[in-house]
Amino acid sequence: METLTTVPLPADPSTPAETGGPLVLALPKGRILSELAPLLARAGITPAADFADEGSRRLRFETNHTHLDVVRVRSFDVATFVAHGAAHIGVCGADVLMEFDYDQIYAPLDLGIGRCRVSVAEPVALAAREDIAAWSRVTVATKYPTIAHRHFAARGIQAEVVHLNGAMELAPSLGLARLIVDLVQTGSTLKANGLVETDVIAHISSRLIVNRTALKTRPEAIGAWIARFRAAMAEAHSR
Ligand SMILES: Nc1ncnc2c1ncn2[C@@H]1O[C@H](COP(=O)(O)OP(=O)(O)OP(=O)(O)O)[C@@H](O)[C@H]1O
Ligand SMILES: O=P(O)(O)OC[C@H]1O[C@H](OP(=O)(O)OP(=O)(O)O)[C@H](O)[C@@H]1O
Repeated sequence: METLTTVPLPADPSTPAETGGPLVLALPKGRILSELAPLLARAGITPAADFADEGSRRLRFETNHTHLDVVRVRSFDVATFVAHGAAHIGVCGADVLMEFDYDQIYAPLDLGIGRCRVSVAEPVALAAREDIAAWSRVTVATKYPTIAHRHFAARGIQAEVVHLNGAMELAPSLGLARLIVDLVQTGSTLKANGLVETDVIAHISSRLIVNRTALKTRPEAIGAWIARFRAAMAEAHSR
């Protein structure tokens, strides 16, 4: 098994301008970040002290490696930064990758954190009364319009999507949409809002992602970080 000690880090470039400057690792705020913290530590990445301070207004942080900076952005935006090459590496949920399907993103590693599923849910009473498979159209509240459209289209149902950024669970009871497509983990949010999960669209976990062009132009540095994360994962599983 590969261990951290056998995975050499890329040498610190003495002339960063020649290599394009420090690599930028984009990390999501919120729940993934708290699960990711031990993995970052095992990969040997220590961001500047105020990175962990939710009150800090700084968005870009140095790390203990002069050739690696981290930026803290919204989960959906991690993929956008990496797809456009503004960040070279990142961590985001497979739900975000499914929704945007960026061809510039390569996702070499499942980090096994942020486990949940993207599911269809509907009011308990509606589920008991009707089989939506017989419908030709449906209104759906979601922050995943592409996933929702694709899921229902494959079943011959035309989805009219109401795009929300949160609190999807309110939509059916307030008449905004019949169904929702959202993330489910324990199911407690659905239950607390009178909804039931009726279809699992995909199982989700967080991925290490890299920009394909950056991987071609800086293969040693980026390859070394992928190997480091892989070794950190293996080390975690061996405990
Ligand atoms: N309940 C959950 N259990 C496990 N993982 C989840 C859960 N909810 C979200 N995730 C994962 O974490 C990622 C970020 O979700 P989170 O709820 O932290 O951000 P958000 O509230 O959607 O983002 P923002 O605050 O930027 O709007 C999701 O894309 C998904 O991969
Ligand atoms: O099945 P559960 O364990 O209840 O988790 C599911 C909830 O988690 C996520 O919301 P989050 O807590 O991230 O809030 P937000 O989407 O409003 O930011 C998701 O959007 C669900 O609402």
